[in-house]
Amino acid sequence: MADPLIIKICGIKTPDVLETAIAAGTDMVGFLHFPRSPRHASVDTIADLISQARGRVQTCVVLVNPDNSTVAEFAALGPDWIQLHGPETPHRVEAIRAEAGVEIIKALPIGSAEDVGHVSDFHEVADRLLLDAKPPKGADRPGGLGDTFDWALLKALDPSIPFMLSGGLTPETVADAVRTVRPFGLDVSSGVESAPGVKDKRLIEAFIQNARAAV
Ligand SMILES: O=C(O)c1ccccc1N[C@@H]1O[C@H](COP(=O)(O)O)[C@@H](O)[C@H]1O
Repeated sequence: MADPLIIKICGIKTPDVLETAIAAGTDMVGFLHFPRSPRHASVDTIADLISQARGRVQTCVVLVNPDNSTVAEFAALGPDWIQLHGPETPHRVEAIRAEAGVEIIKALPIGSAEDVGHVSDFHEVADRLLLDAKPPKGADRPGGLGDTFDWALLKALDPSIPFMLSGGLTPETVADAVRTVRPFGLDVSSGVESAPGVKDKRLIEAFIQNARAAV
């Protein structure tokens, strides 16, 4: 039997959307703390959402290049994961992992063969890798833009490196992504929204259903 596909619905900022994602069968939920994002949630909101989800699904706080005090502040909330979605180096990821005492997802931007070549630098220092579309120059945030990348680039990746896939996935494209790329997990944010930052129940349900049916 194939391993179960791990699905993460990211950018949740309200209790009702959290309940929708759990009822729809997600494995993980992500809460984003990055003020420039339409999915930004405050420390207090994230604390409440983690409490609501605890013991039901895995929780992940998404941070961008956090300093030590920010890492400590969010680690103290007791998430299962911290996702680093900025330009953190392998050395910095290793330091944050040691400091936080929380498992780390490192998001890596993919836009070229050179980017694929850097993935192995992070294999040993993070607990999971998330391959995402590289944002265009001048973008105001490093993720959540709904952009996909050329999945064919991943043919050059060392096949012994497991990864989750994100970047512009939608209910329409997710089955193709699962069959073509064969990631062990998926992460989606804007593809299950009706407007930036506004999650849509039917899109969340369709995404999870279509992803699981493709395994
Ligand atoms: O969603 C954002 O605004 C965001 C801001 C800063 C860092 C990461 C962000 N989003 C993450 O990017 C991936 C892919 O998102 P999408 O499905 O292409 O919209 C996902 O992990 C988001 O949580």
